[in-house]
Amino acid sequence: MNISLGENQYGKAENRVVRIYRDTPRHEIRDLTVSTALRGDFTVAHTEGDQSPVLPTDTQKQTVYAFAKTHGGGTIEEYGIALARHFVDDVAPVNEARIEIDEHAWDRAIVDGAEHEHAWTRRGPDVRTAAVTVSGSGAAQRIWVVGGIRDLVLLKSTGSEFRDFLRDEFTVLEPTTDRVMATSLVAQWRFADINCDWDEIFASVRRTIVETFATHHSLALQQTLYTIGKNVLEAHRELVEMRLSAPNKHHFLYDLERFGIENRNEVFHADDRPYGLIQATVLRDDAADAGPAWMQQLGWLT
Ligand SMILES: O=c1[nH]c(=O)c2[nH]c(=O)[nH]c2[nH]1
Repeated sequence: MNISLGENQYGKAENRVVRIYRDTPRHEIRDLTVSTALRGDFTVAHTEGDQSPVLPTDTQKQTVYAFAKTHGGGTIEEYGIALARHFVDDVAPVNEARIEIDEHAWDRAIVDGAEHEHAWTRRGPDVRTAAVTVSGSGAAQRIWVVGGIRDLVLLKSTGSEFRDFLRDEFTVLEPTTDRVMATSLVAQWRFADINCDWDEIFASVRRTIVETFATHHSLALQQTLYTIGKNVLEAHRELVEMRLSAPNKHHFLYDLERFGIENRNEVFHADDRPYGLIQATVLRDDAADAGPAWMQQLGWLT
């Protein structure tokens, strides 16, 4: 019987990086969570315990902080590309690098009606994300960028139905033509190339998601996800694929009849679990091969 090493990668997960720009009295802040993963031939490290090809995860962490000073000024997509390229181009055993970045946004504190220069309040809960994969060297080098958003909490109090579904002997769910629909959306979008206005596209995609959720009359969360993906891809030629994951945050009508009180879709019990989990990929027919674009670090084994 022969046993061999399969796919592997290693890196430093969730480096918490806060970069302050303080060259003028009005400071700026970038608050990031950065994860690195390196891929290549690290067989001997696993089979022999030979660490000679292994750039320590501690070094990866130090690089993340060093690059925060030198390359952290732009978008998370640009910072991710710079980091991933560095590992692939400058660290011999590495032939592929994956950088995942979350950006935690801050709003300026308002003091006496004016924006404060060096105090903020955390915006959210939604978080902008980027995942960059750089593979190969020289002219054959390829770069995949996936932008995204997570924890985008959405709720609509009408304009959502769920009826005419398949039934069997275990089905007790009542159909509804008017329900609360709520989710905490994770959406990621794959770029066709790396010459984009990353900030502009992020703002526009986020706006399209929110507007679609609000205005689309939904027959199911599945239909909402597909419509979001379709609208985003139709509006953004730079994008070829969108992946969406949406927990159905159930809002159950609370039984007030027991107290002789009428409940006309007014009082709900917001349940946190279990939740339906609806996931979909929406893509162009002519989308180029995704390569390792979706091969993530975090959650690889979860
Ligand atoms: O939008 C929905 N999709 C489902 O698949 C489903 N299943 C369920 O019980 N409620 C819902 N809602």
